[in-house]
Amino acid sequence: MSQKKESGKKSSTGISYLFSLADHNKKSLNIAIFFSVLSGLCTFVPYMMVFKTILFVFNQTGDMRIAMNYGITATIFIIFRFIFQAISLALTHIGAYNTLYLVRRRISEHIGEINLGFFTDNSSGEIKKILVEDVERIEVFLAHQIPDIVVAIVVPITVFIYLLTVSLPMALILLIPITLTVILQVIMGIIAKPLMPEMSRLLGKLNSVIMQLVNGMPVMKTFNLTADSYQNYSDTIDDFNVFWTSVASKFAPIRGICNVILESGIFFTLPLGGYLYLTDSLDLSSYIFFVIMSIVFLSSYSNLINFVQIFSQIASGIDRIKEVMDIPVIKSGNLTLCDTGNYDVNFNRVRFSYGKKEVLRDVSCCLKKGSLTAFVGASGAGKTTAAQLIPRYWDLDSGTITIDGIPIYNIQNKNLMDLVSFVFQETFILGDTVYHNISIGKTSASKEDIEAAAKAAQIHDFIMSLPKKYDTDLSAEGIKMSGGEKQRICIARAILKNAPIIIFDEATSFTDIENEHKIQLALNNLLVGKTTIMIAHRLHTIVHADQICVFDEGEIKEIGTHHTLLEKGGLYSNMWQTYTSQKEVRAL
Ligand SMILES: Nc1ncnc2c1ncn2[C@@H]1O[C@H](COP(=O)(O)OP(=O)(O)OP(=O)(O)O)[C@@H](O)[C@H]1O
Repeated sequence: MSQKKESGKKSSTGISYLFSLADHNKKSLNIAIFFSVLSGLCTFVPYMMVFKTILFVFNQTGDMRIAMNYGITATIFIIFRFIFQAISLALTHIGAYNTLYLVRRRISEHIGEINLGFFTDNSSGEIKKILVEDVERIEVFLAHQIPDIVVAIVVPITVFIYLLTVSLPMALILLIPITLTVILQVIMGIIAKPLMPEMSRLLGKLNSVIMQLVNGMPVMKTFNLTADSYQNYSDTIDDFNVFWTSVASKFAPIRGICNVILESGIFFTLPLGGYLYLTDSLDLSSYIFFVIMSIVFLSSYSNLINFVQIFSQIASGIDRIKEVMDIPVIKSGNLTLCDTGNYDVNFNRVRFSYGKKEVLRDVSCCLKKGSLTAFVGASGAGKTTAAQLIPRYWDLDSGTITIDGIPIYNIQNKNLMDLVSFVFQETFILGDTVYHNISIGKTSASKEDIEAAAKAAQIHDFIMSLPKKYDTDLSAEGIKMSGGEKQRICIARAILKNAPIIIFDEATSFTDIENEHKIQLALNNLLVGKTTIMIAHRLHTIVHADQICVFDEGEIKEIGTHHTLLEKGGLYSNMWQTYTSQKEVRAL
């Protein structure tokens, strides 16, 4: 995540941060942990009854009722174990889903308050990974793994304490395999720690390239390319493969040794128990009991080990969530511009860099209320960036941008968003009805207002041809829209929003005559009386602009009307000549 962050604030990380996010759900999670402890204790009791039964058999007291009582006690505790487990699971699921909801809501609210540039700086694959996968892992962890972890801790500890009361040396010898595996786990932890960031980087990249591959499939097919030919995709898969192979080769031997140690409990209890038995320091029943319990004890302990890996995975996911939550929100101003404002937009010596790369230098221009300003220039000259600075996609390095004489930083964020409409080149269509797609522009709009906006955007006839007209779900099977139709839906949104400042990023595609004519009509309806910036790629569309700002390498090199700039014979005039000669060639 490449946003500038506030430094110095040290706060909790990993699981403790997760619990701080869980907020009031901590209570149900804590109660769930309590029931897990009870369930773990109940797991142990049947083993105790087994021991007592062995003693009974060896002592041969002959009263079968005693053995029966042991059996009944074991059964009751097994039943209670499941009851407590069920209560615990129910509570962890309630706590987990509420936490999930809370975390997703908090992330969404937070990213709604940071610079909009966050979404252009970070690929949708990375953001999706955080919002979907990392958050989803919290559910698995809180709902399923916490109860399992608690049981995995409680059972070996209780069993061990009980074993201490039966035979001190026999219990203590079980600490040898435990100590060996702890040492091996610490070694694995040390090896794993530096690998975790790389693992999440590769996973994020993998998500991102898979999304690109899926989105770009139609284009790839037209070029007869396969997934193998998409170099970035195959490189990322290879990197991932190499990474996991190297991780596996590091961990497999250690993990193997751990498993062998944990499976060989009797290797320790058998000889020592035999010796103690032969020297009359241990009775036969206790000896047999220890041989059985060494297997139970070490296998319940091995469950605990499995959670070490899960812990580090969840912790790195939570750290990524924290990274997003730590991105500072943009400071909102407190002024609100009234509806009847002037809405002149002024750029005054604006400088802006992406990291160290300076892309705008001393940009100054004045956009009068109700006028149309075209931003033209070579690709990468800084046109889009300059326009995006108005609704605070990013904050300026220096200089000011004012609306009606008020610096944008002094205007309330919400008000600023209300003042500006962006019609992007890349259209965004929600998987929802036409009504909802247009009403993004103004959620309180009536159906009549929505239809009026669609009519003004020249898209009403198309909508009426859809199976359910305005109620058609645009993501439904069989609904196909052209690029021009999608763009006119976006224009309808902007018409409905009726913001006084419009930024229109002209699409270079969808250039058929009919569509271009319809878009022009739609724009005539959208732009009337508005302060407009048109980022233009096809110069014939802006010859009537009130002013044209010619961008070159991050600076505005020329400002004027089409005619004055042609007369000047400078940069714009050259661009125009190149453009018209290309058009003539295309027309041939
Ligand atoms: N999010 C970003 N992070 C880093 N650099 C960026 C980002 N967006 C744009 N740039 C760089 O900033 C420079 C200006 O880009 P910008 O998109 O503003 O140019 P443009 O004139 O609008 O180009 P085009 O006509 O191709 O859309 C380019 O060099 C571009 O690579």
